[in-house]
Amino acid sequence: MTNEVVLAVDGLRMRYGATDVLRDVTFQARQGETLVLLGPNGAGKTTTIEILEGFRSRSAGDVSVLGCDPAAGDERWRSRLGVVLQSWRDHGNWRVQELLAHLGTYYAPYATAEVPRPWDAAELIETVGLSGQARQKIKTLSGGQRRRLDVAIGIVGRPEVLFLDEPTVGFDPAARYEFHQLLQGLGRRTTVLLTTHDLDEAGKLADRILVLAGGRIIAAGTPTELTRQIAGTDESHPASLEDAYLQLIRAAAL
Ligand SMILES: Nc1ncnc2c1ncn2[C@@H]1O[C@H](COP(=O)(O)OP(=O)(O)OP(=O)(O)O)[C@@H](O)[C@H]1O
Repeated sequence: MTNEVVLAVDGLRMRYGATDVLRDVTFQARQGETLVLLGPNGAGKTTTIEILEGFRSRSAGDVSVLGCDPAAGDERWRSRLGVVLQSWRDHGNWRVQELLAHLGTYYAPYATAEVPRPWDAAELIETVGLSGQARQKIKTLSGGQRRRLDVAIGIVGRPEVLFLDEPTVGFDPAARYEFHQLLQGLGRRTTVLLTTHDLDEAGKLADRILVLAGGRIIAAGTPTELTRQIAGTDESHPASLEDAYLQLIRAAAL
């Protein structure tokens, strides 16, 4: 991790009609940091990610991603981001390797001396554990295999910022483990913003966790810091991240 701030969000607000789904959301991430967004269904996690990706216009507040306002991001800026959405459903008749090689061509003009773009399709397929499916049509992949492909699509351009919205839904335990290894191997150059409902995953991956509830950040800190907030309630049962999370969410709902 370096000290360079690559994500800066200040007073972000999102309003649909008369309802604020994000209110005064403020946080930063430094280069190489993995930030995990936790929160109940409807808390505003996907909305936050989509605003940072430039897919959704915000109602108010300042947002900067790699020094640029996502609302004004150009192709060069976009080429430095990786996005894993809740699911990739198109291109069912394409074969896995064919699609990744095709999407990779988009990033080639943005290769630099430090960042060779795109990631070689065959090597990437091996990395995400789809070697056996490289020539298979996408519509024939299982749910977990399709999710692995989603991850490959997200990283084919060797992104500097990677957004992952519930990336491991449908993964078997081995796939989940390999995915965690993959993320940890992306190194100090890649900043990651990830949503999950899996607290175990959050504890493993997060440098810092942001807990979002009712459109506000109600807690932020390392997994240990969050857990320590409620440690000591019962000596014989040390608090877990799950205990801390549930306590925070319940308190926020009062
Ligand atoms: N286009 C829209 N119009 C109106 N309301 C919306 C729209 N998109 C999202 N919302 C509302 O915004 C709130 C936040 O939704 P969001 O998808 O960001 O939550 P989330 O934290 O990602 O939830 P989940 O864990 O279920 O994926 C929800 O109450 C949702 O109904």
